[in-house]
Amino acid sequence: MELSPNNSTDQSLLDAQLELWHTTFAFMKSMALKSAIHLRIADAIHLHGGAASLSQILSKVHLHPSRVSSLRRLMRVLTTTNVFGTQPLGGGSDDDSEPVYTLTPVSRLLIGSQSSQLAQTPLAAMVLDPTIVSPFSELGAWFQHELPDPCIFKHTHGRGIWELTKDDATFDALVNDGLASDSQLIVDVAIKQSAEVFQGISSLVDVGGGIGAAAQAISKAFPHVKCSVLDLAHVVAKAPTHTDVQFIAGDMFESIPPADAVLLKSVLHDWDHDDCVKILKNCKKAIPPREAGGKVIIINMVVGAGPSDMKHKEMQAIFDVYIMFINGMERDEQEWSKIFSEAGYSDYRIIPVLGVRSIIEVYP
Ligand SMILES: C[S@@+](CC[C@H](N)C(=O)[O-])C[C@H]1O[C@@H](n2cnc3c(N)ncnc32)[C@H](O)[C@@H]1O
Repeated sequence: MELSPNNSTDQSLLDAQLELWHTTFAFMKSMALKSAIHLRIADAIHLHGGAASLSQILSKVHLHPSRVSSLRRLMRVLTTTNVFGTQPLGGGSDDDSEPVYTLTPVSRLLIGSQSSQLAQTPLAAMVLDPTIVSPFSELGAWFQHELPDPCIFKHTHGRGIWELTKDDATFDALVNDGLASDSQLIVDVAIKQSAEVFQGISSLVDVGGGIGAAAQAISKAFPHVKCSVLDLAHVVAKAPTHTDVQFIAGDMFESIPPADAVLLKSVLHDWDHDDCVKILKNCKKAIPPREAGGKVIIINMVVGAGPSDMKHKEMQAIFDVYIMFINGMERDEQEWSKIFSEAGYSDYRIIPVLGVRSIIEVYP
């Protein structure tokens, strides 16, 4: 016999607690994902043709013998969060039937690593690294107090993020690879969804372009476009050498090499209003007038643009608070528009074809 609370106040209390628990324990979803990446469970299932029982997964992942029985519990979280699926087993009682785990569109993004065009494991590994996660414990205090440094990341680690990437090679690789994996996926979609953005230009400089994943994708799709990357010297030092893309060490706050178009992907949301204006003023000096094809191509969120379902809205809101850790922000159209006009641009066009993100073409 099923017992349930017999008064609606009790039921509402339980519902409220459940809702609260969902948010309180949401970090366990992230930690389960982090474990799955660490154990390379997606690869193990992939090696079994996309569907594998627990014992087949166990034959491919390295587990301490005492932890074997816990893997099923981890898989239960990963299936309820849609990272993996399960195949119903025909016959046998529930107790003795072994579930078969399958890849979902989500876990297909976890197969392989840098070698795979779509692999998103490096970005997840970056976001879930303690260096990035730990500053958020200070978020409440940051709202209340004048901290010695207004940047939560700097407050926690004693250095800004780009100073830390300079000093810590492991963290630098984590950031470079993480962002490169995102660039590979999103720039590929941008090229397919909005090829006209890259047509009609003969040169492009990717400012803050990291190790060049976006520039390489553009150069491959549009071989007539001469692509270069401007980034800090310690990042450029790690860039690939056998590529058509030219890497230039420099500081975007000082000067930007000339090109028909400047790409800024996941860069401006790292900076406050005034810094964005400074960067865009330098971009304007680097490009020809609008009539000659000059433009800045931004890939970032435009809060409120794109699909308006709850998942997209929630992700934009979460990302805006996430990027607070380095004093960055996600912006709505009005906020972007103010930056563009202060930096001396005449017009812009938002192309909301990248899910939670958009392409913005900005014209001098
Ligand atoms: C969030 S990452 C984006 C990387 C790349 N655009 C992507 O999305 O894959 C920001 C990049 O800006 C670079 N950066 C930071 N300060 C810079 C500066 N003053 N001049 C040039 N690049 C800078 C960082 O080294 C880093 O590669």
